[in-house]
Amino acid sequence: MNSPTPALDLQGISVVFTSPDNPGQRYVAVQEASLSVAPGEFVSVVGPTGCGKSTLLNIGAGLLHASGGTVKVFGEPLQGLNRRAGYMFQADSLMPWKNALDNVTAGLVFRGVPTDEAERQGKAWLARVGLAGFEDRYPHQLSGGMRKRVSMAQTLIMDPDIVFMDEPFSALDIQTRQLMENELLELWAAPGQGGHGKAVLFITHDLDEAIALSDRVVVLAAGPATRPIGEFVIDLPRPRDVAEIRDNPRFAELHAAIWAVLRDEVLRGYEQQKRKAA
Ligand SMILES: Nc1ncnc2c1ncn2[C@@H]1O[C@H](COP(=O)(O)OP(=O)(O)OP(=O)(O)O)[C@@H](O)[C@H]1O
Repeated sequence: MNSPTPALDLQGISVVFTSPDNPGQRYVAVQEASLSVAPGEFVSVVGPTGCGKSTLLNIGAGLLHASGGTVKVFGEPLQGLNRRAGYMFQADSLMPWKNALDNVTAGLVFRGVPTDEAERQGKAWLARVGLAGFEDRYPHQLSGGMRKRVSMAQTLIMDPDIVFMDEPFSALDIQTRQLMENELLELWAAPGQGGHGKAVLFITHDLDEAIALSDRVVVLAAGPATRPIGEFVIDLPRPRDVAEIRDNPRFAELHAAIWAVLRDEVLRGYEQQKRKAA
């Protein structure tokens, strides 16, 4: 059987940054990196700090142009912004002057959906993320976890085929974080609720989080010139509870196998950061 056309296909990607103060100074952040995500697949990318995780995500999102290589989205070369994708970043993307409902519906309204239809969908999405009754609250009146729920609704209401997530939960306390991770998995798996069939590219520093959530974990080398150096299929059963799945003996095996590759890169990355700082 032929494998389906990938939702996202990065082939031979290289990214070279030039210093704005000194155009002769070049930094090869990514070199010959290939990575693809199938429709409906949940892929996490882990790697040492500063290795180029966000850079690769920005390439896939069309926010950054690669110096070399090709980017295809459902088989089509990517031009400009990736319009099949939604985003969730570490920092809140909420507009402080809009209440929760208006934040959630902003994308639909911008797309031209009539206000009452946008509000109907927005209320349904707020209820789906556990925030029924909070429609009128402004971001500063919500906890960190609630703001993340609003962000999640804001992203998924647009029904993207690909979701890019760059450490979306790293600022949360551990309990809230696990709740949010479980909610994300539920939404991702739920047919007809905006989650079914979505490809996810998830970036994290946290190997436990990557294993608990993903179908596949990709390890990037320490920079400069990062590229994937390991790929692991996470054959843990679904549905998963991210806290309970850690007790599965297979979780420990996968963790050990991935850490064996990641550990040296983390040490290398750490040494480079120290040299940069010296
Ligand atoms: N616009 C830019 N100009 C110059 N260098 C950049 C630029 N953006 C990123 N870099 C460099 O490219 C490398 C990769 O950065 P990137 O943010 O992708 O890493 P990361 O793995 O996501 O980092 P972290 O784990 O800290 O979030 C870093 O060394 C960074 O300093």
